Amino acid sequence: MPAKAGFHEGKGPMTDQRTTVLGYPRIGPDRELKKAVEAYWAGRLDAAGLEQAGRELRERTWSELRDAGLTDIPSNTFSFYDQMLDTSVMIGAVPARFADLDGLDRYFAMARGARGIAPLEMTKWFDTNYHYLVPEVGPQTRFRLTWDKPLAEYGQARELGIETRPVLVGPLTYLLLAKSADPAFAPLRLLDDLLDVYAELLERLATAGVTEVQLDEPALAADRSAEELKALARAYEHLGGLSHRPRLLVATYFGEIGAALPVLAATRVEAVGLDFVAGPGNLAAVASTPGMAAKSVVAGVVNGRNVWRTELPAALSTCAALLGLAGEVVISTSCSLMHVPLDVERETAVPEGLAFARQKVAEVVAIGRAMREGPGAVVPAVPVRAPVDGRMRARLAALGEGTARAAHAERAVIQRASLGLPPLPTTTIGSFPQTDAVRRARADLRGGRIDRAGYEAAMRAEIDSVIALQEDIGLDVLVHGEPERNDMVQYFAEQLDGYAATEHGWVQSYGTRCVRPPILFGDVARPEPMTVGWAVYAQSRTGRPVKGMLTGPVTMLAWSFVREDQPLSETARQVALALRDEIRDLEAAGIRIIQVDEPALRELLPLRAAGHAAYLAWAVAAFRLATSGVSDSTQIHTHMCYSEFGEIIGAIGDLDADVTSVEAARSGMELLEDLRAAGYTRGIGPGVYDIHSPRVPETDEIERALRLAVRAVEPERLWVNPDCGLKTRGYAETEASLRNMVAAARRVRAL
Ligand SMILES: Nc1nc2c(c(=O)[nH]1)N[C@@H](CNc1ccc(C(=O)N[C@@H](CCC(=O)N[C@@H](CCC(=O)N[C@@H](CCC(=O)O)C(=O)O)C(=O)O)C(=O)O)cc1)CN2
Ligand code: MET
Ligand SMILES: [Zn+2]
Repeated sequence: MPAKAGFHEGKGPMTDQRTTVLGYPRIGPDRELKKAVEAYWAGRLDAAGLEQAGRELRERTWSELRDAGLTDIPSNTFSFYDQMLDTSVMIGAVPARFADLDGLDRYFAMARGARGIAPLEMTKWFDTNYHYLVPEVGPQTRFRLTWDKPLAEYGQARELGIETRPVLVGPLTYLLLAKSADPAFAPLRLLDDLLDVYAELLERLATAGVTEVQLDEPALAADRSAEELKALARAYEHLGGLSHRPRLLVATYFGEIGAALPVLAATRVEAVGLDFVAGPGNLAAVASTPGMAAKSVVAGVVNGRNVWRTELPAALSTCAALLGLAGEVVISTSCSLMHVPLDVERETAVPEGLAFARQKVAEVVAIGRAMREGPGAVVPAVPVRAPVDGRMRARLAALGEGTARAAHAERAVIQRASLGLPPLPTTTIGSFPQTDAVRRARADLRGGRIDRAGYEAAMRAEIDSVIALQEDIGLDVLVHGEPERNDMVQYFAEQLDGYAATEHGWVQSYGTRCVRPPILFGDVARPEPMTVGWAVYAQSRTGRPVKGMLTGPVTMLAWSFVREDQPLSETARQVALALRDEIRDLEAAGIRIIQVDEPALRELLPLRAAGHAAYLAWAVAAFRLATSGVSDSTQIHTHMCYSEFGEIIGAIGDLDADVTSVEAARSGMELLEDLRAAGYTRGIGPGVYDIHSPRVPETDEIERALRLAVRAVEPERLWVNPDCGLKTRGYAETEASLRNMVAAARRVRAL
């Protein structure tokens, strides 16, 4: 039997109340991880230096969590790039094309590609703005334990005198997120092989002294088929039945566990992690599931996804209710804290009532204390009321759903005549490379080394060169390049009422890329135009149409921390009204094409199908409210990326945009057939090359993609563009790629 050290078995007063978190930010207070990894890539730091930076970041995290008073501290939550990638490398799931590489070279090649070798695909981690690298498996895959990372991290902590609980991606979630090149081969068929590797790892961890391991199974918060639940049972019966192993905590998060709870309860796993924030129904599930009285429940009562302070008395009463239902209650966060910034104390311009990761750990500890000492040990938070904008609310009420534009077919005729574009018009998605000089200018403005006028002059110079470059390349619809934007969400948030920006609130989005999600705390309103000056300036530099560029209401919410005192649908309408005003101002200033990006439309789709229709209804309504205030001759574009579009394919048409650009290069234009089947008849710009790697696509290759596309779409509806914006790319590859893209479009037009 596994060790039961520290496990509270009785039902009497708690003396040893356990407290933990499911994970912690790994990037460091000042993005030390980003800086170290990028320095390594640039050859400015060697492998030993990079390893040392990793060790220091881990040590800092463990000591901080210990000093804060947590009884149980996670390890193996660190990664140089991504925890799914770490898992793939650890179990030897390395595609054959990386066979000639090893060590860190191979690791980073899988993440970013290398000369001539495509990286693993990247996609959204459930409904978050974190992106993971998708495991590639197939009939040839042979799992083998080839990396001792969890053991090494456990060992490092132990040397520092800190006992930890290694965190692993659970085997079921790993395989459910994996993809196989052969559609006939379901990755789940590899379960037994994978379990052998996990068994070996668990045995080695037990031998090293590990008493408990956390297996993350967020896939259980989504709908699971009977077959998948059977696989779940098999997995944990197998691992639970090992004779020499640590205690097993199966952690679920991002929603309700549903039908998976009775399955887990019937296995020998000791503990189940449940999210009581995103899954309020989990309490009733524990109450009604036989066997839970013998399990430990790791109670996620502190929200790991948002930044508001926890209502401690409410969290405490959830935990108290669980005490009567479960064998033990461990106080915890709803999910890893990697989705929130580190420390609100460093911020000088944010509203009251916030808790970032550090503050959330203190909340967990406080709830733990109250479990021992009684509810008097926590005080209810002083309620913070959101600022109200009565004028905006009255306008929204009067507007209802917005206004009707003519049917899109009619609009298309009007727009074709007024814009005079060739068939297969070429364009880009908005951003051009964010050069060091552009970022430095912004840092200089913040630091007071240049003034506003100097900054604007630098941005105008950048726009001049981006416009000249596009004309020279021969693109048909131009963009201003977005140099003035630090981020496509933060830039707007900084100009809207009701939103606050952070100075240090970085959150990892993927690899070394981070964002500072703004905080939407009150009623949203637009005090003045946000983009009109830049768009008008860009349009003044060219005779070709310049697209105005905005971020849509759903994405403005998805990539922010949003107030929880009213439904998201209502907040979305407020953002939509601000955008509607901006769009009308752009139109009035002579901008004839306006793109409203919604890359996060798919991201906010509820994990369970039962919530899909209601979500899509308000998301589509918000987009239409934002975009329906213009005349029929103004062409509305939208853009989406980073998603599997299958489940929202119908909604894409419902948005009623005139043209939609979508990421498509890596999925080989399959999407066009799906769109046709869904009855989509508007303009479509399937991305013709992947912008995630510096590789320059050949003209022939783009031409082939376009020939495929014209089989599914009439040339007058087909647009030619890259997969997404170019801000993470360099100028050399951007210019070469766009020249090839324009050349390919011209060849296909000439047919
Ligand atoms: N919010 C959001 N989510 C998104 C995306 C997105 O664009 N935005 N795209 C998708 C993929 N995710 C991405 C997320 C981030 C980045 C990205 O490029 N981030 C930049 C930071 C962008 C930023 O905020 N830049 C600021 C601050 C830049 C900075 O680091 N400044 C230095 C100093 C500047 C200098 O001297 O060079 C500092 O503050 O220390 C600016 O330009 O002003 C990075 O990590 O490097 C790209 C894609 C999905 N989710
Ligand atoms: C993540 S979607 C990005 C859209 C934005 N207009 C850009 O080009 O960067
Ligand atoms: Zn995009």
